[in-house]
Amino acid sequence: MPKLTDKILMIIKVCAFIITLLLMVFYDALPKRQLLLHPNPQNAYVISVDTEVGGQSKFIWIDQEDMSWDCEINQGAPYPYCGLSLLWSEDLSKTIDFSVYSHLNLELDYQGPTPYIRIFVRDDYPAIEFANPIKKAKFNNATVRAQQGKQNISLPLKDLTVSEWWINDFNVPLEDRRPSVKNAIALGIDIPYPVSLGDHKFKLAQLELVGSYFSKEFMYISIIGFWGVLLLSEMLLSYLQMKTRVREGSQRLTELAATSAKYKEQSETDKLTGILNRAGLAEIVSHLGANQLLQQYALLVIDVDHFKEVNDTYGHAEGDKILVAIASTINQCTRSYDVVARWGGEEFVVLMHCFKPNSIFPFAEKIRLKVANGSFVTGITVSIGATKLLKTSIFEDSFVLADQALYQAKSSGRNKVVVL
Ligand SMILES: Nc1nc2c(ncn2[C@@H]2O[C@H](COP(=O)(O)OP(=O)(O)OP(=O)(O)O)[C@@H](O)[C@H]2O)c(=O)[nH]1
Repeated sequence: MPKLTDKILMIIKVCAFIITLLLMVFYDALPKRQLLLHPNPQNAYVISVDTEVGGQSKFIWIDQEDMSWDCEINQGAPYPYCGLSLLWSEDLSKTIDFSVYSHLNLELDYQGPTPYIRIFVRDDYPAIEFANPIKKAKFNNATVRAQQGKQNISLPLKDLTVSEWWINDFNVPLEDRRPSVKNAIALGIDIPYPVSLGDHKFKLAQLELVGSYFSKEFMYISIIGFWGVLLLSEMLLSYLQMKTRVREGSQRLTELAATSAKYKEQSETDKLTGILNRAGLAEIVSHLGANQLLQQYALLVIDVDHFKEVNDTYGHAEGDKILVAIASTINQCTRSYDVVARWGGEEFVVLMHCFKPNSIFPFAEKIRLKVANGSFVTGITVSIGATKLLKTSIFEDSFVLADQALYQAKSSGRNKVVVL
């Protein structure tokens, strides 16, 4: 069952994939940024004609309301010129940032001899000291092919270049010679060099700036960036999830191992006395047998004498306490490498670590005496049957032998040790 975070991530990925696909396929159909420059009643105009420099050309309004004019270019000035510029405000206080647009679209009606028309954008250039702010503004220009009659012109703004004459006239430093249209104060239309003499009739129906809200490059970089971040987050998330799972898993394993060790210990421990029970002893015997170590031990079977009478006299609960005390007494007599277990009822077993058979009797006697002289209720004694475990003998056979020794100890008066 997927987690909530995985589901959310999957939904985000599907949505992001659909948006990516739609953006890439329908980028051109996205709404465009548009600015209508003409018609606009707030616009002002500046006429430039070569009579300023002694030429013979003429600018005639055909219909100013309708934005139609006639440039009659005549021989006279060394470089005859005639053109019209649109300003967004009379005092040039208003500038327009053309750089956020990609194209300049014109609806133009032209009649005349020139094959090309020049379009220029004057960008405010405060660095130059010059009285006329339009004349000193940076001259970004491009020529477009002119047809006779009505035409729609779409000029990519990246095609604009800065005129040589402007650079030379104002001695513009190298770093300022690149086109810039961030603070456009005017847009003009005239005839490029070499000028065709004669009548040039213009009618400007519409002029607008268009562009996308964001460029294709920006879109691709954003998409790549977004997917990069998304995939990295996903990797980070799965790494963290994996880490949590591994931590939970190892925690669970530790718990299971602790529980299992606890159950194993419980299953091998005698509840009453806290020493090994028969299963615990069997485990150790099997381990020692598997490692050929049993022959390093002697087997002692210890049985409490007349324990039935003890129970009958003092009660079962008191009998229990005595069994616990006897187990503790046996433990005190043994060393760390001996094994003490309760075989069942009032019977105990000791695996005594010994190499010399003649050390068995004194060890068993020590236990017998300690019980007999112990601070129990008077008269508690034990009988002990013992035998040395041999390389050739199996444990069960040795147990039978030790049991026979115990029987002899009991039948010869109890509170005795017999080693066979
Ligand atoms: N209190 C108590 N008594 C137990 C426990 N296990 C066994 N017994 C008693 O130990 C007694 C053993 O009695 P018997 O087998 O007749 O042996 P005995 O009376 O010790 O006599 P001998 O072994 O012949 O000396 C029985 O009365 C059992 O009920 C125990 O866990 N607690």
